[in-house]
Amino acid sequence: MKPAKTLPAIDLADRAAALALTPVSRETAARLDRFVEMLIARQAIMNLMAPSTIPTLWTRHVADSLQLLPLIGPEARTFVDLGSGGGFPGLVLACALADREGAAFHLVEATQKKAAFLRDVAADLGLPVTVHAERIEDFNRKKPVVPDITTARALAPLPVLLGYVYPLLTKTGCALLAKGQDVEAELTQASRSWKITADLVPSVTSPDGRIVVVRGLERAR
Ligand SMILES: C[S@@+](CC[C@H](N)C(=O)[O-])C[C@H]1O[C@@H](n2cnc3c(N)ncnc32)[C@H](O)[C@@H]1O
Repeated sequence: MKPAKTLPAIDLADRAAALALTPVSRETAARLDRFVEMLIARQAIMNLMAPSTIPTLWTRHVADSLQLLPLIGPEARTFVDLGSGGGFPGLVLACALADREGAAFHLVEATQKKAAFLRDVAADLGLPVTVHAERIEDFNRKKPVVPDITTARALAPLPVLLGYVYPLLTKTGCALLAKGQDVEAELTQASRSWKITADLVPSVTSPDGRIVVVRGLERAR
């Protein structure tokens, strides 16, 4: 058997910085601590995030996911996270909104080992999470739920991403898409195929980052 890798330690100052950026309840912080503990343990045997980001994973990944919370209305109950990977932002949001009555999170992740990890965390923490271990294209064909909120982070360029989001968007729902510095160029390219109604919200964790809040989407003629 291959020996487990030695991983860099979590920086407690980074955790404090993340929770200062995006304050959460004590219960949520405890759930996030356990999620991070499981993430680090599993990272020793599989790649759930870029190894260079581990020491700052609280600001880099957890806070980056938590910053979506203020964009989620109090009535939202059904969530779909596309390409969840190690659980960003889907599992983080599930940790934060676990106590919301009727909340249901659907995480779509094609890589079976990552999906197994997401299931393990959800079971350990008793989160209202269903993991769909399949491709987004197959999930969308079946469309087992109608989400109030669809999320995606680091998944695909906007022209592709909007194709994933389109079948899930309703008149009252929206999509929260975390994007980096290329967002303007991606929007220009996407607008050739899509009529997009969206707001751009600056990221609190990255100076070049934006959250694209998509409220309406039609295919351009
Ligand atoms: C770069 S990772 C990002 C993971 C996570 N959202 C994050 O921000 O850390 C993209 C993830 O999406 C998954 N993925 C990519 N294309 C997919 C598809 N068509 N259907 C389902 N999962 C997909 C990959 O397996 C991978 O775990």
